[in-house]
Amino acid sequence: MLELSHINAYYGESHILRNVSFAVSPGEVACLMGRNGVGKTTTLKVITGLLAVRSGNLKFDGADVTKLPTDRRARRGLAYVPQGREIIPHLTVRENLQLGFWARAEAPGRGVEREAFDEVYQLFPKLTHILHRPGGVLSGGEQQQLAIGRALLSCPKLLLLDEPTEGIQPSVVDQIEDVIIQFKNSRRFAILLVEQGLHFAARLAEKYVVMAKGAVVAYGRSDELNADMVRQHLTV
Ligand SMILES: Nc1ncnc2c1ncn2[C@@H]1O[C@H](COP(=O)(O)OP(=O)(O)OP(=O)(O)O)[C@@H](O)[C@H]1O
Repeated sequence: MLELSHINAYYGESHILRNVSFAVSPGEVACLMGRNGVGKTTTLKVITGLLAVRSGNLKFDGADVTKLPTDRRARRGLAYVPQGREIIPHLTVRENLQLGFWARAEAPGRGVEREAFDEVYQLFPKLTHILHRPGGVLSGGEQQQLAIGRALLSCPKLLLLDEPTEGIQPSVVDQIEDVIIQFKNSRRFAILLVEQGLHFAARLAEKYVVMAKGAVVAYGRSDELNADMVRQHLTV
């Protein structure tokens, strides 16, 4: 589904990603981990095309997308929920969700829209009470639910989630975890999740990728995460 091979990326002359390689299979949940500033968000930006690579190769859904612009990657089924959530503040909750639906690769058949929105409302019932509120006034937890709902409406093949539980109250954290578990069980799309907490990765992900100083330092199945590696590279 997604394959990064020997990716090197820079901000100006600062060499940030160093020879990053890893893969995510269809329907798989993978967790990208590491301490602050190691390059996790930069990796997601490279995958979405927001940051160009200096060298290396990126494949998505069987095609080489290394040079494809961000909007074309989105149309192919790449959905991104960034750390700042990027809700459009002056659009209502309903309108923000609509943007996700319009980003679909194929024109959906009749009846699909209603069904797709109902699914989001079932996952995040809170949204149904605030559909006409401007996105900019929502709490962090509401914005995160909206951002995930919007991404789901785009019918992704791969969902990128950047620290979806950061700065959110515990009850909403639980709800977001439950939703990710439901996504995982449905196997409708793959998920690449950035999380610093070990608990999240161990509980939700099948695969882990640990980064340090812009490079991948450990990569494997989550049930094989070992204590030494965790102590060395992660905040527990
Ligand atoms: N726009 C930018 N211009 C220059 N340097 C940047 C920019 N964005 C990030 N960096 C630097 O790139 C490095 C990697 O940052 P990145 O945001 O990818 O880390 P991260 O692992 O996602 O960290 P965090 O967990 O804090 O979000 C850091 O040293 C950061 O200071």
